[in-house]
Amino acid sequence: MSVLDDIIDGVRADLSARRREVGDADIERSAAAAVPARDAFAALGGGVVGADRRLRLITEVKRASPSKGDLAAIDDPAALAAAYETGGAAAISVLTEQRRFRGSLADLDAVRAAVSIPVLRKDFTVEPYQIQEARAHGADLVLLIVAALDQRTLVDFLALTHELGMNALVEAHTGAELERALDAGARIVGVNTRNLKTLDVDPGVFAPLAGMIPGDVVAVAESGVVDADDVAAYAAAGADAVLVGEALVRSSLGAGADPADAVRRFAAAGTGAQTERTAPENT
Ligand SMILES: O=C(O)c1ccccc1NCC(=O)[C@H](O)[C@H](O)COP(=O)(O)O
Repeated sequence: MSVLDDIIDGVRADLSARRREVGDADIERSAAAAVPARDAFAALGGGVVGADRRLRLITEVKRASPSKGDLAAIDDPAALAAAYETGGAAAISVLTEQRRFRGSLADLDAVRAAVSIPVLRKDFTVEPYQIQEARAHGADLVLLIVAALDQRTLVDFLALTHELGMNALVEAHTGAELERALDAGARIVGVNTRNLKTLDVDPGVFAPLAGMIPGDVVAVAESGVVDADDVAAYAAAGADAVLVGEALVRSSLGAGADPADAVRRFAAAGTGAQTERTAPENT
C-alpha cells in the first residue's frame, strides 16, 4: 500500500465519523448558505499576461507531515495566516487532514475568519461531501489529486466545485496525470514535485510539465521550496504561483520570527525571475 493509499484510508474513516454528526442534507444546506467564494483564479494571476504578471504565493498552514513528522506547533493558525497575508500571500492553504498533518476544519474556520484572500482547503478529496463541507466552512478552493481519483470522478468533482462557485487546484505529478487534469477542464493546475506514493521530492519535475500547461491555465509549483532561490527557479520555469509549506512554517518559529517578511522575500525573488509559458491556450 502506498503512503497516499494509507492516508486516504484514514481520511475515509474520519469522514464517516463527521458524516454521522452532520448529514449530507445539512452540509449541503450550510454550503448553500455560506458567503460566496472568492475568485481564486484571479487571485492566482489567471488571465494576467505580459508586464502585469507577478509571481503569487500560496502559503500553507502545515503543522506536521508524513515525510517530516512535526514541523511547527502553530497554536494560532489565524495569526499565522494573517501574517502571511500581510507579507503579500495570494492565498492560504489549510491542511485539514487530522492523522498525518494534524490539521482540522477548526483551522480552516479560524483562517477563513482572519484573512480576506482566498483559502484552499487542502485535503484528500474522495467524496463529494468533502467539497460541500469545504464550502460550508468558507473555502474558496479545494484540492483534487489526480492520482487519487478516476477520470469520471475527477470530472464530476470539478463540476461540483464550480457549481458551488469555488475553484479547484487539480494536482498532478506526472505527464499522464497532467493530461488528465487538463482533459477534465482544470483551470488551476498544481504540479506537486513530491511523489505522494513514495514522498520523494524532485523540484526538477516541474519544468517539463509546466511546458505542457496552456497560458490560460494557472500553473502552480508545489513542494520542495527551502529558500527564495527555489521560488525563483519555479518562477523561471513558468510558474504563475508557488505553494510553500514547510519553509514558511519553520520561519514562524523562535524569537524574532517574521513569517510576513519571509513571504515578502519569497514573492520578490519569484517575481523578478518569472517567465511566460508558451504552450497553446486551451480550446
Ligand atoms: O508533505 C508531505 O509529506 C506529504 C505527504 C503525502 C501527501 C502530501 C504531502 N504534502 C502535501 C503537500 O503537497 C505539501 O504540503 C505542499 O505542497 C507544501 O510542501 P512543502 O513546501 O514541501 O512543505
